[in-house]
Amino acid sequence: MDAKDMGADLEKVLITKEEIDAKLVELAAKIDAEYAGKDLLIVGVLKGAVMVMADLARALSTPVTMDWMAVSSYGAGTQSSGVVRILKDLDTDIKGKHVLIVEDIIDSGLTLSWLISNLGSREPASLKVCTLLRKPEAAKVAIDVEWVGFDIPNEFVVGYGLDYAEKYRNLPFVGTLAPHVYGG
Ligand SMILES: O=P(O)(O)OC[C@H]1O[C@H](OP(=O)(O)OP(=O)(O)O)[C@H](O)[C@@H]1O
Ligand code: HPA
Ligand SMILES: [Mg+2]
Repeated sequence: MDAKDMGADLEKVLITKEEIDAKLVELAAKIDAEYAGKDLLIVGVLKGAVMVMADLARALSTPVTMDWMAVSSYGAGTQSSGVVRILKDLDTDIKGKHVLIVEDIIDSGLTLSWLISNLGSREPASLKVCTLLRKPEAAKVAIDVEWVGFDIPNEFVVGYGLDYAEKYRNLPFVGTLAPHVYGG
């Protein structure tokens, strides 16, 4: 299937590329203000946050270093298993550093709450979170998030890094899938 030919699998576009771009510029200005004069390490959560990391980092004026962590709790399905596995740890020691976790989505919150306690135990100078998307109705744990791009309804979404069974990550917008894709 061609990337531009995924239209038949989509139900609707929820957030356009233009809306994402504008939101990231807005978030970057706030993050710049928060970390002025400080060294900032941004940590992207693979694989979903690749697009947000790449675009947010370029919208920031603050010089940053970047590191990546790969965790997975969804596998091929649309429900979090609740079991978070580290597939790749950070390359750097974050002790004493200002760390900003960058996520594509907070759904149940299970991934991030696990990540915050894992990274928090490494004694960073500060630990904050920026996420492009959040589903308030899906939260199973409360998480303190500094910067949220969009609160969205409790529907499974794809695009802009987000996958269903590893597909649709390269769509430039966020949308929902037609029921037939799930076998419905
Ligand atoms: O709030 P939660 O319910 O925990 O869901 C959010 C997490 O789930 C997705 O990752 P996934 O496990 O699908 O890995 P991926 O980024 O490689 O697709 C997403 O990128 C978040 O990291
Ligand atoms: O809605 C979603 N879509 C894709 N991946 C996800 N991981 C958590 N929630 C989602
Ligand atoms: Mg996924």
